[in-house]
Amino acid sequence: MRPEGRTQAAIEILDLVIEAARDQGPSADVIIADYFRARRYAGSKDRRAVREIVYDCIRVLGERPASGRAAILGARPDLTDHFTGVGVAPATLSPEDEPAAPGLAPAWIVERLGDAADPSLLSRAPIDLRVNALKACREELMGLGTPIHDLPYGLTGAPEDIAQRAEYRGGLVEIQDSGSQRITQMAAARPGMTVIDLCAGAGGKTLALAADMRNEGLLIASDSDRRRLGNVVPRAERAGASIIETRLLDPGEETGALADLTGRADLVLVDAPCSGTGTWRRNPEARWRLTPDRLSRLVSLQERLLAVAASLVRPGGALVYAVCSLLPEEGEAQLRRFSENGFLLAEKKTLHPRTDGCDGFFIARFEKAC
Ligand SMILES: C[S@@+](CC[C@H](N)C(=O)[O-])C[C@H]1O[C@@H](n2cnc3c(N)ncnc32)[C@H](O)[C@@H]1O
Repeated sequence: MRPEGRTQAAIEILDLVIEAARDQGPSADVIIADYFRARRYAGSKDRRAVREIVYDCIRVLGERPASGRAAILGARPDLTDHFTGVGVAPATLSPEDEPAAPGLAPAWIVERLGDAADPSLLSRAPIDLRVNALKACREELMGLGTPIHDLPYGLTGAPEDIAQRAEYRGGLVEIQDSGSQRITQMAAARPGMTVIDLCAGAGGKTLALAADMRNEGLLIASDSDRRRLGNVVPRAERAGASIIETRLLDPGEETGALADLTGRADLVLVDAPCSGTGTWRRNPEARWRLTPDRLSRLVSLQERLLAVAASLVRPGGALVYAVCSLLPEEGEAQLRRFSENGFLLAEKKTLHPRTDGCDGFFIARFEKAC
């Protein structure tokens, strides 16, 4: 592809990303993959170059831009020369072409983030690994990354092709941000426990819990998303985790599906659905998706899931709540509401890319009186 053709491809992809962000459609990664699947003539260098332009624009522009052209003009003015209208090049500039304004995020989100709003939220994230203690020890795998000093199974700076390596395919390591590893570290699951991972998704943290439990006890992975939960079984097989039982939940009917476990769990992890403001390093277009209305629906859902989780914990047991968000309404405010619930706050932590080198998280551990 000629450089002008690459710029036009980036404009077309950005148009799709902008539309998907407005309508809760697919992620930028999925859109880029689909775009090139339909254009096999584009070589790997073209794909890489176009992807870079697209992500440059997404990272630089805080507010959702009006169009792909506006995005390029605002974030990559060095490409304006390509707007010649010749062949595959973008159409020539017109008086209607208004460049999008650079910024960190939509103004209402920046305001709510307060001190947490800074450019590190959009920095490039390293690939972190969690060594699977069911199959390996960290010392054997030092070649894959640098040890993270206070995470006994953590490595950072893994190679880009890690998913193709034998160690990954054989389940010796999982790709997992070090912040996520700190959530299960705070959960402190132990062999023999009954543990519920209420919002297990595709099982990233479930697998870490199984390793901490040394495959002894009962570990329930539940979620309301059938597709995500469907990944847990094959992943568990690869990781050698044999104590996991999956349960698909009906939104609003969670308690019924878990009725046999009421008041019985030693530990319940609520890795709650959230705005994802802590994960912009990996999903920068997520900040174009969030609206005040969506945020308030998420806050209500988190509150409800916390109540479901509370009913499952046995006296003396623990509940760990985590969100990959730095917005106070999903963190401290939830904690204040929940503290009225007969649980005692044992520990809380805010992680920020600026200070902790991981995604942004809020994590709290509660303990139920005996
Ligand atoms: C932050 S993600 C969990 C990520 C997962 N724990 C991991 O480590 O990969 C939040 C999850 O909550 C799930 N969820 C949303 N509503 C739910 C509900 N009513 N009950 C259970 N899970 C729900 C979503 O499907 C999503 O998988």
